[in-house]
Amino acid sequence: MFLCIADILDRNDLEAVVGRLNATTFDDGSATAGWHARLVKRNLQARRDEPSLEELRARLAARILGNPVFQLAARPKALTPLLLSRYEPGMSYGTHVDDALMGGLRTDLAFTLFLSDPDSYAGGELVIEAPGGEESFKLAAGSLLLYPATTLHRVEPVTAGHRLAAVGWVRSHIRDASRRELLFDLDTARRALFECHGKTAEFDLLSKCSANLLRMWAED
Ligand SMILES: O=C(O)CCC(=O)C(=O)O
Ligand SMILES: [Fe+2]
Repeated sequence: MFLCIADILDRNDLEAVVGRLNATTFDDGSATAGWHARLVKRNLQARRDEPSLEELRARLAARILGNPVFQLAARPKALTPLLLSRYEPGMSYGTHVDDALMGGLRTDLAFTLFLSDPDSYAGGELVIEAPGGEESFKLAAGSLLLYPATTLHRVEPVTAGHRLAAVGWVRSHIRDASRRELLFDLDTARRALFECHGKTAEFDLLSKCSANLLRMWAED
């Protein structure tokens, strides 16, 4: 399941984040890719050990983890530290699969939080290979794309302007993507039922199913 989640950041957040990143020094991003992804990774990244970016990363992680749709879709146990990336004209990230383990954390899901206005740069689409064909995403600034880390994907060359993004990975309590989707659908339907009819007997039964499936499948 690919999920676009709008408005992870509001205007204030976005201005502060982009302002801070525009004043940041970026290094060659290939150092943080696995050995094969490194061959096709041509972008820039903010230094991971830069103390002045700690607060920014914490703010972004708090906004992502604080989003109720992200919580329901990802069931996050932990996030990797966020990568803050910048693509200038000519930069791209060719087809790759993300490492399965990062710093000891299993990466079940990946996400890109788009930070640049899509009209301010050309190219830079995140393209994901799916059984039905390729899907291409270029979301509004402040919106996030959540997708299975199991996929082959790439970032198309940026041909004008620059593309800023925050990228990260999720270790989920629910390892299996189809189980995560089932729980997401059940919870979404249960909440919609509650909105229309309140806490009915049917709502209670769906809540019981949802809680007990989670008990059956959740990993620590
Ligand atoms: O910038 C993006 O949208 C995705 C980057 C990516 O695939 C990665 O860092 O592994
Ligand atoms: Fe990737």
